[in-house]
Amino acid sequence: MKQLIAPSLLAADFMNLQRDVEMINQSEADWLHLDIMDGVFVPNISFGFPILKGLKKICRKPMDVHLMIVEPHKFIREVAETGAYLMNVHYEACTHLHRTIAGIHEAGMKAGVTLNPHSPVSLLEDIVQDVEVVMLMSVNPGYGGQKFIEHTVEKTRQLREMIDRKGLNTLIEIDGGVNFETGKRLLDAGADVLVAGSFVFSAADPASVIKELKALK
Ligand SMILES: O=C(CO)[C@@H](O)[C@H](O)COP(=O)(O)O
Repeated sequence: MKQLIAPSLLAADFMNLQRDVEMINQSEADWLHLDIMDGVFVPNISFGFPILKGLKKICRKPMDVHLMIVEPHKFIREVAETGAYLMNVHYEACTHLHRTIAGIHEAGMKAGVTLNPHSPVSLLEDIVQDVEVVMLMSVNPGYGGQKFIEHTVEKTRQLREMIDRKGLNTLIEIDGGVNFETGKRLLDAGADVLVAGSFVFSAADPASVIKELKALK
């Protein structure tokens, strides 16, 4: 399968959101990645559901919503109402992860489970079969523009082995510090979806960076 590219809106120009979303619409991007933060699960606050509802009107790519919040199960309905394609929740934020995933599916969305850098892939043994996507954080969540955590390449290999061993189609998504160099190594290790924020939006020609990420493998 050709890799999917999901630019992260966190690195866009918030004073020119419509322009940047239009650039994504016209580009070869597969998904639009949207980071919701609550200042509790992560030490930062980004944007919330009113912004997502506005984006729904102009965004023509499937919306990949990454909830960096405590108790994400309380917001399944709100996320579904934004028209999101995928709702990603953190393993570390869910006491009853299996129930939360069932709720996401009942609301009509694909479900993703995300692991922080310190959480081992082995935690997923009894849940990987229930989600469409596993996302590995390759930076500590909360901020864009951070340095890629090298161990993520090994974790990607471990997760690929687990998914293949179980005969699943679960997608492996990687988020943080993605550029041409880290992206290539992640794809070689078995990643399917690359999230890229600052690398895309700080470029003079973001659409051509997306095109090159799409051509990495
Ligand atoms: O979830 C997050 C940050 O918490 C990411 O989605 C970032 O937005 C990725 O940014 P870059 O590392 O690509 O700048």
